[in-house]
Amino acid sequence: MDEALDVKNLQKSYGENPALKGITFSVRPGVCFGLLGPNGAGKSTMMKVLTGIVDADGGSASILGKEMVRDRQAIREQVGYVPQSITLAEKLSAWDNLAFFGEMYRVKGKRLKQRIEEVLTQTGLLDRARDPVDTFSGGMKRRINIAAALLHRPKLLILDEPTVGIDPQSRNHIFEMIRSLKEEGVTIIYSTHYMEEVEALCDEIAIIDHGEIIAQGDWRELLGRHSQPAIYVEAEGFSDSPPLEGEWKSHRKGKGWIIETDRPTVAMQQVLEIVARRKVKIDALEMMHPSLETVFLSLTGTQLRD
Ligand SMILES: Nc1ncnc2c1ncn2[C@@H]1O[C@H](COP(=O)(O)OP(=O)(O)OP(=O)(O)O)[C@@H](O)[C@H]1O
Repeated sequence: MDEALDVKNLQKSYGENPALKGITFSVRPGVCFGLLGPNGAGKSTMMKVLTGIVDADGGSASILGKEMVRDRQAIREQVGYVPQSITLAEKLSAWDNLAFFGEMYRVKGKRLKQRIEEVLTQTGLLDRARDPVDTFSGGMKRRINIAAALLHRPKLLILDEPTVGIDPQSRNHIFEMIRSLKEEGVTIIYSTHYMEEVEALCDEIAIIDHGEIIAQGDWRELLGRHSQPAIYVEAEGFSDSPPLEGEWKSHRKGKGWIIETDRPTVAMQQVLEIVARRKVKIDALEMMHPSLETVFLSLTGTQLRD
């Protein structure tokens, strides 16, 4: 089968501000594809363009073999989209909200009833079906939003930062749902700024920053290719400048510094000597294991998040 998603040179600006600067990537059917990037990178804009909520200024995309603009209605029938903001009628029950979304997706009658029961079971909220949504936690509301996007059995599910601001129980539930949808063969596009989520869920990723894709592929390969070993140090008296200077490359992280090095033990030893000489307190000194955070740091010189 062709790619589930094939995006070519996609561009979108808001006035003078370019949000997507010619994005190209493709996604194979049946994978969970992570779109990883910091706030403002362009992830939501990308998803809105793919789902037809905003129009692109240039470029093209083929979604499940159909052309993004020309075949919009056919695409809508096969794609589920979970936006970042929760869009539910608070006074209505979970069931009634889903019935409303079902109509939108043209699921009707007996089939709608059956699908509502199924998606409520999938999201673990069947026992709350008749409760008004305003009695739900943020995480439960988010699960209903995901349930709504599944009513028409999409082949491609697009989720925009679905775990932001929700409780750990709902987060785990969402993870389990995504894993079982993937097992059923649904292709998933998952945007996040949490690298741990990408590592837990995704097969392949694209790292997006300032409207551009700066790396893509299997994330384990990216770790091998771009991750620079580093140490983290936090000590008194180093708020303005890093403990090691000169040949050492350092970046601020929280209250401390990340020092990139191929010789972590040598760097640690030197830090300890400096700290001992200055007689200051050391709060943290540790090796940083290769992660997508260090990949991002090595590619952009900045951190994914503080
Ligand atoms: N409706 C809009 N009008 C003007 N500028 C916008 C609009 N939506 C997004 N932008 C700008 O486009 C850029 C990309 O934003 P976008 O929301 O796509 O990023 P993101 O990676 O999804 O980040 P976040 O997680 O914060 O939503 C940002 O500079 C943002 O300020």
